[in-house]
Amino acid sequence: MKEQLSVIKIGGNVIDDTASLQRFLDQVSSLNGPCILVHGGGKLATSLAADLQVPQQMVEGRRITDEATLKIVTMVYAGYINKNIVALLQARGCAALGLSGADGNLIQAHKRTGTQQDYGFAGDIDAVNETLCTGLLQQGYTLVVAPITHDREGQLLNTNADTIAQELAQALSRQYSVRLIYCFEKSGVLRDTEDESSRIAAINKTTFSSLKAEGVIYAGMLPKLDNAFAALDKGVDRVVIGKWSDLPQLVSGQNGTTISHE
Ligand SMILES: Nc1ncnc2c1ncn2[C@@H]1O[C@H](COP(=O)(O)OP(=O)(O)O)[C@@H](O)[C@H]1O
Ligand SMILES: CC(=O)N[C@@H](CCC(=O)OP(=O)(O)O)C(=O)O
Repeated sequence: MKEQLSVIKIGGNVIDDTASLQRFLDQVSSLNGPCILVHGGGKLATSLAADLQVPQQMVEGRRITDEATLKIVTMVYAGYINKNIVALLQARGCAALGLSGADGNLIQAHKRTGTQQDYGFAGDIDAVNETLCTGLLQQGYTLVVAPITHDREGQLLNTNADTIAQELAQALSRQYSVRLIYCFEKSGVLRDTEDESSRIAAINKTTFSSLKAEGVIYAGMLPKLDNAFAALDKGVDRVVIGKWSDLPQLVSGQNGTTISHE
C-alpha cells in the first residue's frame, strides 16, 4: 500500500493575517505523515506593487507579470513569505525546508505563450522533480514551496500557486497516495459566497457545470476547481477545498467540499 502524502495549498488572504497564519501552521506542524505546503501570496504582492506604484492586472486568475512585477513577486513569494513560513514551522519543531521551483530544479516551466493575451513572465509547468521531492520527504522534511518557477535557461517565472499544488500532487501520486487540500478563508465551495452555512459538501463534474452556469462559482474558484478535477484525472486520491482553520477535518474528509469524479 502506498504511503499517504498531504499536499496543502494556503492562499494569500490567510498568509496576510499573522494570527491566522500562526494558527494554521500550528495545525500543519501537528499533522502525521509527509507533507508539502504550497503557499500563495497574491494579496501581499498586490499591496507592495501599489506601494511601489507598479500597476497590476489579473486575467483569468493569472497575474500579468512584467519585469518590475517579476522582481516584486520573487521577493515576496520566494523571499519574505517562504522564509517566514519556514521559520514559523521550525519554531514549532517541524523540519521545514523552503524551496522555489528553481531550487534543485524542483519545477521547470515555460513562459506562457500561444494565447492572445501576453502574460509576460507567467510560467506554465512542464516538469516536476519527483526524485528531489521524494528524497527530501523521506529525510523527514516538510517542503514549503513558493509559486516561482524557472525555465532552466536562467529565467524565473511566476506561476499560480493552485496549479503548483496540483502539479506536485499529481506527480507524486505515482509514489504516494496523495490528498490535495486547498485551504482558503471560506468553509468550502458555497452556494452563496456571503453565507458560510451554504457549504456544498461534494461537487462532481456535472454539478460543477451547472453551478458555473448558475453563476454560483466564479472568479478565483473557477481555476481552483479546474485544477482540482485535473488532479483527480491524473491520479490524486482525494481533493478537498475548505477553511484553513478546519485543516484536521479537511484532511480526514469530514469538512469542506470534496471534489469527486462521479
Ligand atoms: N461558490 C464559491 N464559494 C466560495 N468562494 C467562491 C465561490 N465562487 C467564487 N468564489 C471566490 O473565490 C475566492 C477563492 O479563490 P482565490 O482568491 O483564488 O483563492 P486563494 O485565497 O486560495 O488564492 C473566494 O475568496 C471567493 O471570493
Ligand atoms: C501567474 C500568477 O498569477 N501567479 C500568482 C502566484 C501567487 C498566487 O497564486 O497566490 P494566491 O494563492 O494567494 O492567489 C500571482 O502572482 O498572483
